[in-house]
Amino acid sequence: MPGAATEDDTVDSRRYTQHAQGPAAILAISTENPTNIVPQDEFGGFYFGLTKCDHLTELKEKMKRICEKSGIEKRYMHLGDELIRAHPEIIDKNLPSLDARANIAATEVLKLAESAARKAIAEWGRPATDITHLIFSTYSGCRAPSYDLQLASLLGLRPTISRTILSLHGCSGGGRALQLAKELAENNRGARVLVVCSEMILMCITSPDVTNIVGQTIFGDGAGAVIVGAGPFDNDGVERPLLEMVAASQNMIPGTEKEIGMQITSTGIVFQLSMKVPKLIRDNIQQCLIDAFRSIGNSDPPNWNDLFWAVHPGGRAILDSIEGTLQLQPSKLAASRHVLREYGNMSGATITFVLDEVRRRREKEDGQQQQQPEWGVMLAFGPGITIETIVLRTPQPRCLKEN
Ligand SMILES: CC(C)(COP(=O)(O)OP(=O)(O)OC[C@H]1O[C@@H](n2cnc3c(N)ncnc32)[C@H](O)[C@@H]1OP(=O)(O)O)[C@@H](O)C(=O)NCCC(=O)NCCSC(=O)CC(=O)O
Repeated sequence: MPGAATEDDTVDSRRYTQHAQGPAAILAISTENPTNIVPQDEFGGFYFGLTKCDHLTELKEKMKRICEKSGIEKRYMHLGDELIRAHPEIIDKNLPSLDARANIAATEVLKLAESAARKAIAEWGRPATDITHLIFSTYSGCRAPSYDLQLASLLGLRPTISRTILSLHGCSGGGRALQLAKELAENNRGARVLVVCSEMILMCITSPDVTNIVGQTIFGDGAGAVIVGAGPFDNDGVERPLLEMVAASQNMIPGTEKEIGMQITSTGIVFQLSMKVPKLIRDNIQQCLIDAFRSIGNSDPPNWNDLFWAVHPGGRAILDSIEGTLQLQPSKLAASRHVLREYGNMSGATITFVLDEVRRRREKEDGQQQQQPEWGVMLAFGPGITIETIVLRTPQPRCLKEN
């Protein structure tokens, strides 16, 4: 019938109105750690004592050298003497220990996640039942149903919550989860996505050898939660966009599959960190950034020092590599170095700590009437080697809906 809406028209117009109007934005960020703190200058003694390897004096000296160069002052760890007394198999490479690790992680990883998520929801200011999507990223899970379902129940999220679990994305897990959250928020009007990353080195801790010593020296426990939604936001002060997520991309560095890796074995997760990682990231980062800015119409890349930076502090040498190759002023990676110093590398959760620190610093500088860069970049790295990039921006007034 001429003039009458067809079924296809209805479907098409529904699809059109399904999209959000504004770009996705971060609406709240929270973090959590276990209570137990291990100072980095005491870690060698603690770890070689815990693993009963004090006789490996050369390796212990090597760890001391790595600790001194790590840029880390302390890490948070659930791990301790009591746990190893109850589960001595964890530090014995000849005994299966995956069950014990997975059982403890099932409770402890969830606890950290729940606490971070509750804080993020409180900061966001809306009821937990308004969350429409949940993305949970971890390398510390071995079960289904997994942490996503348990967390949804603990938080009282709606039964129709759309859940996704990301597993073994390593240190890029937080970046990947945030990119997915952006896609979900922008493609589903009114969606509010809770991103949670929770990591525990209990899954990987083992007796020392030359291949695992760097990982044992830099990784720590932590969880982060971020709420993402796309505008326009009600301008009644309840929802406050902190950072706009303008563009997101994922790059892999070809031929580097073996340089960062993780594998679940009967004796826990074994990771691979090659000495080439800082150089590989240094050689590839500039092009990723140029491509990211081209994707939003900048044919010439911006001056890197005109941006604010939220970079995953995979290791001190990685931050040095990025700072060196992009010729960044030292203040640009200050938030990343702060997180590395205070917490170590908490794998996928780390980027949420960095974003929180960037936000805190920007708010402080705002209060002191200092001019803020409008544009910024989030970078996270993981197995692949994968680089996750998000172009960030100070929230623009068009994000806010006038009441
Ligand atoms: C480990 C460092 C702090 C060491 O500092 P420097 O490089 O300045 O010091 P250095 O060269 O004297 O190295 C100190 C000692 O560590 C050893 N060493 C360095 N890198 C090593 C590696 N990958 N594996 C084994 N040993 C290593 C050196 O041989 C040296 O031993 P000796 O003293 O005997 O000569 C740094 O290299 C660093 O930050 N590296 C990056 C770590 C990394 O790959 N992080 C990514 C994590 S993965 C991630 O974030 C993503 C994910 O997990 O998914």
